[in-house]
Amino acid sequence: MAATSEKQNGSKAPPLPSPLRNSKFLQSNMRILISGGAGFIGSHLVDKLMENEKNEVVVADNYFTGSKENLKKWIGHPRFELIRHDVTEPLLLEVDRIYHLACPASPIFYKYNPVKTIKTNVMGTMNMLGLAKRVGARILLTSTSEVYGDPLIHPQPESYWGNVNPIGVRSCYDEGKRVAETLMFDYHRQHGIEIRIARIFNTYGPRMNIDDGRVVSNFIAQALRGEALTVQKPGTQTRSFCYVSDMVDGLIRLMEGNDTGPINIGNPGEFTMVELAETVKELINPSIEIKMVENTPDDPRQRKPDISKAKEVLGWEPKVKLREGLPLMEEDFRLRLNVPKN
Ligand SMILES: NC(=O)c1ccc[n+]([C@@H]2O[C@H](COP(=O)([O-])OP(=O)(O)OC[C@H]3O[C@@H](n4cnc5c(N)ncnc54)[C@H](O)[C@@H]3O)[C@@H](O)[C@H]2O)c1
Ligand SMILES: O=C(O)[C@H]1O[C@H](OP(=O)(O)OP(=O)(O)OC[C@H]2O[C@@H](n3ccc(=O)[nH]c3=O)[C@H](O)[C@@H]2O)[C@H](O)[C@@H](O)[C@@H]1O
Repeated sequence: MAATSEKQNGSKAPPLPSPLRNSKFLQSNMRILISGGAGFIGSHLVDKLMENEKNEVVVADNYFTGSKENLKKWIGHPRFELIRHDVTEPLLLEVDRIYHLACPASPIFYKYNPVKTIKTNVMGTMNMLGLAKRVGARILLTSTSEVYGDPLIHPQPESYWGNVNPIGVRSCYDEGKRVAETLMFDYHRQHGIEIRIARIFNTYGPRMNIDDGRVVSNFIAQALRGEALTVQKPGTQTRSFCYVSDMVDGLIRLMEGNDTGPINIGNPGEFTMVELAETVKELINPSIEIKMVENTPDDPRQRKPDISKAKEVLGWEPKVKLREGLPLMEEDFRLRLNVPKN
């Protein structure tokens, strides 16, 4: 057609569109950025979002606690892109959705360089919000149950304002996330940005760093290496553990729903650390010891999400029980530690 009109009126026809225009990878109708997508939760979120052929996924990560290994099956895929990027620096991209996960999550890593942790939470969140504002993207922040600090209300509903030490060794993380939540709401009220806030409670599953320092990964690695399980004193402190596939499902529902949050996403099944150690011992290695070791300051004494809001607003509740999730994680740790099952 273009060639014919060129012949008829002598003018030059516009260039033909690229022949790739109609190929599958240019038909995506949702470009999604995941900051921190090379980490534990982020890489599972990538897997889930990539299942939808209409999604194009971009990961930005500085690999502080994450790794390319977690994303290796997607590297080279036409709908996937991986960028080495530190969120404390601005990022220019065109996207429709931003899942903002970038932040070290294990206490040993976030305490390792606390100034960097708070910069990641404050400057990183501002940069992601700036990006959302420039391109009109919807942004979801993965906040934490640590915004409730050492909670005086149990279980914790979203309306609870928390009991947080502003100057303690955990503050770079928990106060950092509180400021990140504040920034989200200020950008929402002042600039009309579409925001979503998830308050995530302890999540576990395959691909956690083996020497991550968090309790479930520590206990499973110790049980497989035949080392004593290190329960930090007093051992009566509680946590509620959510399997990662449930978490990813909750995050996507929150992003695609209509409520800004904050919404607690977690599994309300509550265990003391001694109970967790006993369960790991029973399921993985009944011959190992459990030993009590010193704890670190400001360790929350109890934690359990009230998930009424997630049930009502997102129609979400976790499906995987701790006793079902632990063996799935054990399988992954056995492969990576090269400890076959007898
Ligand atoms: N796993 C949990 O139990 C849990 C609980 C509450 C909240 N969260 C939140 O969920 C998110 C993901 O946690 P996770 O368990 O997957 O942790 P993770 O440490 O495995 O993943 C964090 C990712 O962020 C990246 N990152 C860190 N700082 C960065 C920076 N400045 N720039 C770019 N990338 C950076 C890391 O390299 C890593 O890939 C975090 O925001 C965390 O605070 C997790
Ligand atoms: O879910 C959350 O909101 C937060 O939970 C965790 O923080 P924490 O609960 O302190 O996680 P762990 O380091 O796994 O500790 C859990 C409990 O296990 C205990 N623990 C830890 C490690 C260990 O070897 N033994 C042990 O008894 C700790 O004292 C603590 O009481 C995450 O690491 C944070 O990223 C997250 O934001």
